[in-house]
Amino acid sequence: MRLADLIIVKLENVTLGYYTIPRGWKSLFKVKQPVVFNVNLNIVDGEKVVIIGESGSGKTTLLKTILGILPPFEGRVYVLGKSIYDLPAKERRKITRQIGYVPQDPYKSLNPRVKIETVMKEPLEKDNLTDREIKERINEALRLVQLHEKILDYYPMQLSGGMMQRVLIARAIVHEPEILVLDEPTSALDVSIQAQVINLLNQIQRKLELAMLTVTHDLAVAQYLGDRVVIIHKGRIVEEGETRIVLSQPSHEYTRLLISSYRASI
Ligand SMILES: Nc1ncnc2c1ncn2[C@@H]1O[C@H](COP(=O)(O)OP(=O)(O)OP(=O)(O)O)[C@@H](O)[C@H]1O
Repeated sequence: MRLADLIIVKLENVTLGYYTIPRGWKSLFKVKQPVVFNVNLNIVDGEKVVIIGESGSGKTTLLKTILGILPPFEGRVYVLGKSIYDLPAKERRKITRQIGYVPQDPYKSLNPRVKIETVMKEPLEKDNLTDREIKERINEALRLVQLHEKILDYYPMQLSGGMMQRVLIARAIVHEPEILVLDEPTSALDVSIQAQVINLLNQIQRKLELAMLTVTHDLAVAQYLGDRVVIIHKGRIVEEGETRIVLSQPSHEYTRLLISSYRASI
C-alpha cells in the first residue's frame, strides 16, 4: 500500500443524532432524533477534504462522531483503522488523540483565566515528555503559526481574534496529530484576517503532510482548503468530488443552488 492510501478516517453507513424529549412531553422519556443519515466517507493521509452545508445540515454533528464524543445510532466510525466505538473509552481516547481539533469560535474556546502557556501544554500532558521536549514542541508549533513565544505569558483576552485562532491551531498540532479537523475556521474572524488563516492552514498542511478535514458553509473556504468537497444537505451527502469539478460542474440541484446564492452574495 502507498502511504497516500492510508485511510485516516472512515465513516461506514453512519447515522447520527441526539436523544430528545418529544414536544409536549414533560417526562424524562427521550427518543432518538437522527440528523445525519447513512454517511460514507474516507479521508486518506495527506488529503484535504471540506464538508460544505448550510447551518443545521449536520456538519458539527459529523465532527463530534469523528472526535469520539458522539456514538452513531448506526454504522461504524474508524480512526486510523480502529472502529472507535467498539473500543473501551480509554482506548478510544488514545486513538482520537491523533486528531488535532480546532473548534468553531476562538472567542468562546479559550478560558479567559488560563494563560496561553497552559493552553499549549495541555495536549502534551499524556506524552511523557521532558520539560525541554515540551518547550521545543510548543516553540515549533508557535513557529508554524507565526506567533512569538512571548505570547505564552499572555491571557486570551490580550489577543486579537486572529491571534487566538493561531493559538488554537498551534494547540491542535502541538502533539503531532495525523489529521487536523477544523469547524468553520474563519467564520468568527474579520474578512481581512480570513485569507491569512487560510494561507497559514495550507502551509501547515503541506509542511506536516497532514490530512485535513474542514467543515464550513462558505464556498470560498472550500475552494482554498479542499482538494475534495462533500456537499451535505439536511444530513445527507448529496454530491462529492474534486473541488474544482464539483464547483464548476455541479451535478446536484442543491449544489447549484449553493453556488448561485454564493455568487449573488459577492
Ligand atoms: N445537542 C443537541 N441536541 C439535539 N439536537 C441537536 C444538538 N446539537 C445539534 N442538534 C440538531 O442537529 C442538527 C444538526 O446540527 P449541527 O450543529 O450538526 O449543524 P451544522 O451544520 O454544524 O450547523 P451550524 O453551522 O449552525 O453549527 C440541527 O437540527 C440541530 O438543531
